[in-house]
Amino acid sequence: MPIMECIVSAPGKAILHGEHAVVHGKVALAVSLDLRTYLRLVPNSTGKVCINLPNIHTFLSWDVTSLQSLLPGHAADLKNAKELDIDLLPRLRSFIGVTDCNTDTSTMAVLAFLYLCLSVFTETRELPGLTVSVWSELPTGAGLGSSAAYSVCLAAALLCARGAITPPLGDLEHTARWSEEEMELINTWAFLGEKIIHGNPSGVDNAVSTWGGVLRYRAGKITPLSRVPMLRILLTNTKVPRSTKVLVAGVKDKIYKFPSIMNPVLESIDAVSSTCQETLTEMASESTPEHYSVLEELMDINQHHLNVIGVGHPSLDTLCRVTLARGLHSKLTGAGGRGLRHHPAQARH
Ligand SMILES: Nc1ncnc2c1ncn2[C@@H]1O[C@H](COP(=O)(O)OP(=O)(O)OP(=O)(O)O)[C@@H](O)[C@H]1O
Ligand SMILES: C[C@@](O)(CCO)CC(=O)[O-]
Ligand SMILES: [Mg+2]
Repeated sequence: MPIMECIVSAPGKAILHGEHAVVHGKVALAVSLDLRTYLRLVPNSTGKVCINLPNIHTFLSWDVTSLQSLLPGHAADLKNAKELDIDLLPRLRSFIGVTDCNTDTSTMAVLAFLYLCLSVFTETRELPGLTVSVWSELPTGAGLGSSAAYSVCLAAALLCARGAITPPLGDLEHTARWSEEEMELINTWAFLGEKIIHGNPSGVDNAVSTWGGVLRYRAGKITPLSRVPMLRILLTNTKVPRSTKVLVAGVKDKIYKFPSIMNPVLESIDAVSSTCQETLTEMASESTPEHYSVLEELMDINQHHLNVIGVGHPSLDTLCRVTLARGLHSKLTGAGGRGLRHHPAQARH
């Protein structure tokens, strides 16, 4: 089947409450942002698979024939691709010449691309020549879900090229909509992309990037929140580099080391998310100054909790102090930061 050119985009997100706790089955509230990642996929007749990632200065190509030899022996069940193929990842690592220790931005982006590309096309046994270019308005590694938006774009475009979902826009259409089933398929494959980049993601980031809007997420269950007030959120990027993978693993270690201390903190974060959800629902009918002060207190409480679980950073402490002096209550959003490899952005109502 000939491959069609396609252009797709997906939004980044801000987590209002529940980051990290959501990895351990607690509630998170997430909202999509007006900052997007874009992807263009075009077929080519050069016999190469090419990836252009200008944001991270990565431009690579491989012969289709050499990639073809890496195709998994068994075809992935497109609709039930829940777990990573643990044999394919090491094969890909050795193909691109990196070890398990290489977790830099470019390596992770290339691995996610090649993994999704090969797995989606396994069943056809024939990999087409194609060029994929991805560019983004989102800062990379700043807590705004750049990895999820990247994975969602890859999943949507590759599934489309494979003919597993309908093309995003017909010739005579101005707007397009994928069916619920197609959206779920995109989300399933984006989650695998996140697993490659993150290690142990909860799935909240790819869910909000796939569906947009505001949603509550708990243990894989996505509940869109339709009645929420218009919120103005100030995002600040501290520009301190860090990796979500490293931070998520650090929290897991801390819970393992101090279960009786950390589990109640996660429970409390869960309660913060639920209280925030109730407050937002009430505000949709009528907002009062008391509602805003509850939202502010919840921000402060959660920022302290995030410090306790070890994902704070001195730059965030400074930011919270500076913004509070101007009446703004801040918390980190996304993975946070600590040690040499951190970051984040701040959110405030
Ligand atoms: N525009 C992009 N081009 C290529 N790769 C990207 C792009 N944006 C993100 N990535 C990939 O995602 C990784 C960053 O993901 P990471 O989860 O660490 O941060 P984030 O998603 O921005 O923040 P958070 O997960 O806290 O919301 C990069 O290392 C890179 O592999
Ligand atoms: C830190 C985390 O909770 C949010 C990252 O945006 C990780 C995850 O949910 O996968
Ligand atoms: Mg991420």
